[in-house]
Amino acid sequence: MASSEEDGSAEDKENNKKKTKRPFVTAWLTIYNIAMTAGWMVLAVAMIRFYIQKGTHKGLYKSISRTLKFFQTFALLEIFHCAFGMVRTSVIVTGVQVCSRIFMVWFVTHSIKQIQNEESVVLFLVAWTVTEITRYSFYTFSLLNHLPYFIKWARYNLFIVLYPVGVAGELLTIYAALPYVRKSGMLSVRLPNKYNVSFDYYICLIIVMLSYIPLFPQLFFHMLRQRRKVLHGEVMVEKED
Ligand SMILES: CCCCCCCCCCCCC/C=C/C(=O)SCCNC(=O)CCNC(=O)[C@H](O)C(C)(C)COP(=O)(O)OP(=O)(O)OC[C@H]1O[C@@H](n2cnc3c(N)ncnc32)[C@H](O)[C@@H]1OP(=O)(O)O
Repeated sequence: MASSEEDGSAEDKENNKKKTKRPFVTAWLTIYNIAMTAGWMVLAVAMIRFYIQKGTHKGLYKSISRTLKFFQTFALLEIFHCAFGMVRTSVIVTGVQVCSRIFMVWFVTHSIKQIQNEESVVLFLVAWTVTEITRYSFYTFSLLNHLPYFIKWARYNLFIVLYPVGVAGELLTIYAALPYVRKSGMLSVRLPNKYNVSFDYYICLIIVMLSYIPLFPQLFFHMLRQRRKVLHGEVMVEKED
């Protein structure tokens, strides 16, 4: 059984390992997170300005879609960040999170134009934007070792509301798209064909909606665990003092 000093040194080693990233990794992640914070802030300002000028959400998605597609697609890099050990995050959790966003942006709102003005699109856009500004600024300030408490608080508390709101917006948007997909048969392959393969995008959307049932709780409880680790861990240190 190791002594408390050895335990202490092992704990110190773990903390040091956690804190010390390779310099070029820190530099890249800092640049990446600053760029993503700025991108989502540009999106937030554009949405606010659109609504102030037009007084309606009709046309909002079209006005910000290029910025949204760029920065949400750029987030695919985060799967590589995990896979190459640049950050301490589960590849699976990040993969599900990023893929769900990419699916919504490219295979729902970009592909099915009829639903772009649904109120549910605004619901998930607002949830995503507030979340990502908070998340990327949290990572930025963490890397710079100057993390304001309100950003840490926001990072590990806002998701409790924003996750359900965003998921509701996504599911309502997919549900609104179903009639258009069924009528048009878009992105589907019917039999008979030379490959003898069929694909029904309408069924695919229903399967994706059902997949939220097992997958969303995994993400939400992951965030609750991160919240307990980061906030509860801080409280534990204060009690010991
Ligand atoms: C083919 C079809 C696919 C369809 C799939 C459908 C599935 C549908 C089910 C899922 C539905 C989800 C829908 C999503 C909706 C929304 O997002 S609504 C808006 C609200 N959302 C959120 O609040 C979630 C935001 N996302 C995240 O927080 C992350 O993506 C996460 C992966 C879910 C959790 O992040 P994670 O990194 O695991 O936690 P943290 O505590 O923040 O970080 C852990 C450590 O990793 C470090 N780190 C991570 N990234 C970076 C980075 N870019 N730069 C620097 N550091 C990073 C972080 O600092 C932590 O480090 P340590 O302190 O050392 O632990």
